[in-house]
Parts: sequence; structure tokens; C-alpha cells
Amino acid sequence: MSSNTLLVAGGRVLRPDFEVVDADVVIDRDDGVIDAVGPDLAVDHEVDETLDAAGGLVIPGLVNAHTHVAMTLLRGYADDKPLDAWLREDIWPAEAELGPEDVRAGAELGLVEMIRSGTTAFADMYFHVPEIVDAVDRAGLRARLGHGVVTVGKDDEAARADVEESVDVAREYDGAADGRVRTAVMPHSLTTVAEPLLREAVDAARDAGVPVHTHANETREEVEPIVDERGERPLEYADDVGLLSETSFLAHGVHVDEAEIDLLAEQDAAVVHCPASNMKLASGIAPVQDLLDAGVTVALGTDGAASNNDLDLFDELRDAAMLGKLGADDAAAVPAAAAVRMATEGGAAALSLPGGRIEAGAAADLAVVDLDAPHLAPAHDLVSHLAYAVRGSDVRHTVCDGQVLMRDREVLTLDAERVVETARKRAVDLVARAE
Ligand SMILES: CSC[C@H]1O[C@@H](n2cnc3c(O)ncnc32)[C@H](O)[C@@H]1O
Ligand SMILES: [Zn+2]
Repeated sequence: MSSNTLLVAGGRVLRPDFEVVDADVVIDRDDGVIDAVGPDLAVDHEVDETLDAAGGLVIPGLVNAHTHVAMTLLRGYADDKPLDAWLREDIWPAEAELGPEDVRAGAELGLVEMIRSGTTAFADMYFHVPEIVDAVDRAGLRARLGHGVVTVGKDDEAARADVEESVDVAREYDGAADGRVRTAVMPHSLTTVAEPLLREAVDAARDAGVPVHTHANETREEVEPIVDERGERPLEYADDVGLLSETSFLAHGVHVDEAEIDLLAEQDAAVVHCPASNMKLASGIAPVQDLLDAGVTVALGTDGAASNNDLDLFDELRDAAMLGKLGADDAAAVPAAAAVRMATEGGAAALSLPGGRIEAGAAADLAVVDLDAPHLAPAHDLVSHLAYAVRGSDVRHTVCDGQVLMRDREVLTLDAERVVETARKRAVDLVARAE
């Protein structure tokens, strides 16, 4: 019998086989692990804290497998443009003005938003990573973090320094926040990092024992020059430089051909599907059902809040299921359960992080979704509801690593009001500097 036990009581539980059962969940808070799942567990367990899940569904905490969390400061700053123009004309000039405290403020805002919508783990590529690590440590989430490398437009010394920073950050912070923070080396994309430095980054990641995360095959405009200049597809190039492996995870994967899908499956590299960002920037429709059919691990990501424009992974679930059907011209494609799996187990697998399943021995990362709202009645099929009807605002409690991050919609680890106020001020000042 544990002396530091959290009980999630009286709800229904989404099991790994996607059956929904009436069950309590007992969590060992010291180990951050689920001890038991089953009916009436309060009877045989001494409990230190109870979360009321009556009328709710206990699900694995959602995994946002690709974002730039501090971009919350640029939410609504530049819309209705395609990727390249959006980055060059608006986003990159604004980001050039970002200081470490801006990134901290933007990250905290994003963390509050994710906790409030049931996300317990995420992957982030950005700048000023030490401030993001600190924010994640205090917020209590789990994350795979990295410094994004861009070498184009930089002289050799600056380009090399950017790669070094990504490797140094990955080495220094892997295992931070009691192991909740893991790292990766993060070259921004196959076109924004020059080949010799991309090779160095990949080799250094392997030496450091951390994954590589990059944007890949996001737009036609990005794919075509690679094919023209190299005579090979982007993911063949990525494979040549050693970037595809069982720990690497690639954001977007929109414009991938059959051979590239086979390559991803062979190398066991994961794809993070970002449907809202792909729609908003008109980047295209990823062949998600084809990826799944080939056995590729597919996760879901919001991308940054400037191309989404929120960090609510329930939106992504719905978009993934809807857009998957449109892209495949098949209403049976990307069914509800597949979308939910991508947002949970698929995300944890892509990021090589614990979580994604509610079962004894699994990490105690979970969310309790309130089923009382009118838009969730009736409840014929709760997996269907998770994919098509639940909103982030339906989440009642969020738990990560056995710690309660939100209880009855009150975020406990960060002062949400102060975070929002600080981010508002920082965003106004940032935009004034950028214009
Ligand atoms: C070098 S840190 C990360 C870098 O990525 C930018 N970014 C945001 N969204 C996207 C996207 O959809 N594709 C490519 N790059 C993106 C972000 O603004 C940072 O500069
Ligand atoms: Zn991105």
C-alpha cells in the first residue's frame, strides 16, 4: 500500500484497447506511475488525495508532438498567407526581436493553454530553450525540447554556432525537471540547414543519444527545389544524411510519395501530422491513412499558435479525422479511434516519452473529460466524442507524472491570470519593436 496515493474516482476509463469501462485509477505520486485501474479501488487503498471523475471520462493525457510554444505571443499577428511569405515577411522579423523573457512569457501562456485542454506532453522547437525548460519544470508537464537551427543566410561561424547551441542545449537539459524534460537536436528543415551542418547535427545527436526533430515535406515549394537540385526526394536526402531512425520525428510530412512512406516505415521514423497548420497555410493534405496503412507511427501537433491559432489538441483530433477523409476521398479513412490513438499513444511513441495509456505500470499522465455539456449528449460512443465533439474546455482535471496540474479547471502549478497578463504585455511590446 503506497503512502502517497492519488485516486481518480468514480469515472469511466478509456483502456488501451479503446474499451470504455467504469473504473477508478490509483496513482503512486512518488513514482508518477499508475498502480491500478479497476472498480471500487478506494475500498482497498489508503488515499492521500482524490480527484472526482464522476460523470467524466479518464483518458491518457494528450501529446502535442510538434509546437513552438512561445509563438502564443504571435497568435493573430499574421494570418492568411502561405508558409514562406508568412515566415519571411512577418514571423521571422518579429522573432528577431524576441528576448529570453519574451519566450518565457509566451511559453507559460502556451503551457497554461495546454494544461487547460488536457495536454500532458509536447515537443517544442524554438529559441531561448533554458527559459522553456524552466517554465516546463514549474508547470509540471512532460516535454521533448530543442533549439531550432537555421543556417541559411548566416556566415559560417554563426551557422556553426547555431548547430553547437542545439547540441549543447540537448546535452545539458536532457533529464531536467526530474526527468520530465528530454531533448532533441532540431535542425529547422531540410532546406534551411545546409547539408554539411545537417550531417554534423545528425551525427552529434547520435553521439549525444538524443533524437532529431525537423520540419519535412511541408509544402510543394519546399519539396521542388530539393528534387530539382539533388535529383532525389526530400526524405531520400534525409535518409542519406542519417536523419531517419526509430527515434526521429518529422513535422508535417504533407507531400510524401509512396517511396518516402515506405522509407519512413522501414526506418521506423515518425510523422507528426499538423492538420490545422496545414489547412491555414494551405500547405496541403497529408496522406495520413496511407502512412498508417504502411505502419508509420503518426502523432498529432498543433504547430505554433500563430498558424493554428490555438494549442487545443482536441481541435487537432477533429481536424485529423475530418481532413484524413477528405484527403483519402473516403469517409472510412482516419476513423475516430485512429485519431485518438495519434493524439495519445502515437504521440508518446513518436517523442519516445512515457504516457499514452491508462493501465497499471504506465506513467500517470491523464486528463478527466467532463461529459456533462450539451454538446456531448447523448453518449452513444465516447471514442467518437473524443474525436468529433469534445473541446479542450471540457477537461476537468489534468495530471502529469502523478502531479495534479489542474483541478476542477483551476491550474495549480502556474498563476494563470498573471501568466496571461504578462504575455499580453510582452506581446504588445514585441510587436511594437518589430514594426
Ligand atoms: C528555428 S526555431 C523554429 C522556427 O520554426 C518556425 N515555424 C513555425 N511554424 C512553422 C512551420 O509550419 N513550418 C516551418 N517553420 C515554422 C518558427 O517561426 C521558428 O522560426
Ligand atoms: Zn513547426
